Amino acid sequence: MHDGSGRIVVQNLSKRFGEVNAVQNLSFTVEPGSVTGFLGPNGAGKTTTLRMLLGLVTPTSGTATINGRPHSQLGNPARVVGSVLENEGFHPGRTARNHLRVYAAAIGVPDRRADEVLGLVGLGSAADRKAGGFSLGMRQRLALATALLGDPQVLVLDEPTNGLDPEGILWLRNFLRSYAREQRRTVLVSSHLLNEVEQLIDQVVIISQGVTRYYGPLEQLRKSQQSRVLVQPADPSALVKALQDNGISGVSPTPDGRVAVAGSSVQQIGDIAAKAGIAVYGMQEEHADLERMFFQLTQGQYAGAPGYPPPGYPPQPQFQGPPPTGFPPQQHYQQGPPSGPQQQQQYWGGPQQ
Ligand SMILES: Nc1ncnc2c1ncn2[C@@H]1O[C@H](COP(=O)(O)OP(=O)(O)OP(=O)(O)O)[C@@H](O)[C@H]1O
Repeated sequence: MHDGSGRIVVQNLSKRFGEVNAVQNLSFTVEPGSVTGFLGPNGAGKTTTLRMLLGLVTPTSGTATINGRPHSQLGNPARVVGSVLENEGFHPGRTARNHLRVYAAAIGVPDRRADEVLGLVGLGSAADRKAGGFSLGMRQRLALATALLGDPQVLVLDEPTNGLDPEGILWLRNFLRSYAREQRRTVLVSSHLLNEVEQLIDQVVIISQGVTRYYGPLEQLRKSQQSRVLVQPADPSALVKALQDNGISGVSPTPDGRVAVAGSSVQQIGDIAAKAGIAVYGMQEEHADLERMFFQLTQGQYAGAPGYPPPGYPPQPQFQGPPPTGFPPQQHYQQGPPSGPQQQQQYWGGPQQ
């Protein structure tokens, strides 16, 4: 039997496909009561991880459990975990209601549950329409309705905002938040775009090239953003030296002749420049946005984004620490050389071994 905790635990999980290290020694925990974002750029290993969690791919090593059990040992898994993976197929000639009734029968829930979940996802009025004529957003809702059939304790959604318009995203946000918070359920949503799920999530797991880069509360990540000051001095190298002589680290010249200073105030920099007799023509304070932080944590996976992020930003040495070991929420940074380039290819379909 499973422990009924609603907890997802991924421990030292790895998956190799031939030469490709799709997932490497990934560890994180997802607790009930909040929505956790599972973020990383294309090809980072998100779908592979979710498929291992759902028993569709066999890990090379490590474990992924729900309620303390691997998916294969959950008994009636649809009652424990509902999932929406990308490219879910529907029989185009089947109505939404009939599609759901087929699944309801398969997992042993009564027919009336089909109408209940259609109501939950706002598709009640489309119950008798054929799924083949549904828009992308409606298909997403129908997929979510299918995942909800077993009234699961845990919801796992792969890129759920794909195809949703802003109103649909708002609806999804409200739905997932109340599902997680009011009913103390576990919700894990993957995305390659932080800004698409930023409003949706409370916790975040960020991976890149199959490795955990950060996990913990999103709020903590927000707080860890540092501002930088861009200074336009008459003599950039003299200013760099003066700042360093005054114990200010995180100083770097930018290609346009300015000096980027992280972690110091405009006044501090101005005072040092004045004391050193260096004329300053302008100073500009910049605040990092979350998206830039996400890029910084995952860079290396993106090829060909010249000049971004700007040099000297954000300051490098702060992302260090022990590899993630568990929860309750604390911020965890892991820095380590990714093991090498990975091919960008996709797979979809049935179980992969
Ligand atoms: N069946 C497979 N055979 C070979 N390589 C695979 C297979 N499945 C995934 N990969 C590789 O594993 C890596 C991770 O892929 P995965 O689909 O898990 O990433 P992702 O983070 O979900 O990406 P996306 O955001 O584009 O969906 C990629 O390099 C991918 O090419």
